[in-house]
Amino acid sequence: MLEKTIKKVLVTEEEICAKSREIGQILTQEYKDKNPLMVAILKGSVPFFAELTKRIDTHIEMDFMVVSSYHGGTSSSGEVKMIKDLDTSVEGRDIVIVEDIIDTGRTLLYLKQLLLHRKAKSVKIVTLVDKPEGRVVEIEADYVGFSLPNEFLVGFGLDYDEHFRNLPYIGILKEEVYQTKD
Ligand SMILES: O=P(O)(O)OC[C@H]1O[C@H](OP(=O)(O)OP(=O)(O)O)[C@H](O)[C@@H]1O
Ligand SMILES: Nc1nc2[nH]cnc2c(=O)[nH]1
Repeated sequence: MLEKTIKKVLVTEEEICAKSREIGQILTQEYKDKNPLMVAILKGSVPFFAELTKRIDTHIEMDFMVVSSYHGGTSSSGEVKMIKDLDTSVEGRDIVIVEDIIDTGRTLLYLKQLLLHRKAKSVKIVTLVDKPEGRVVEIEADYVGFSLPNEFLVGFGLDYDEHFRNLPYIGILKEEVYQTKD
């Protein structure tokens, strides 16, 4: 079972659900009558996007983008690549980007600049996890679920080599998992 591979749970399922409800209520007030476009950045944001959007009690639309800056393992290539673009025009729209994590900040800086360049009316960022110690560019999220230390995290969308996204909590893997997979 997957639980045997986890050294430590940092954020429980209950904490994630409660936080999603809290941020959902704030977004409900902030975006009432604005019909924002909620943009999930695949694949990592899928569980949080599902949890958060059902807590927003006003009209929203949804779209999806795939960008990638990590190519396996635990290290970053530093380069952000667009793999799948939005289907929807963002011109004149209020946009809410939903992410699982901000680390170096490169992905979100790229995305925010791209959407503003396309004349979005506003671009706000919601992230489940922030790792502020990892930042190499200047960007902050407008809403942060949990600010966590600079360790490699898995679960609730966060993967190690595409595995562990389906864990219902956020944790750290035991060392032996890296030894067997590398
Ligand atoms: O702040 P940064 O250092 O740019 O890192 C954050 C990005 O890295 C992860 O995506 P990844 O490219 O691993 O794709 P995934 O969502 O499919 O796991 C995560 O989902 C963020 O998009
Ligand atoms: N899975 C995972 N992806 C990341 N991308 C940036 N930081 C992390 C992390 O801690 N875990």
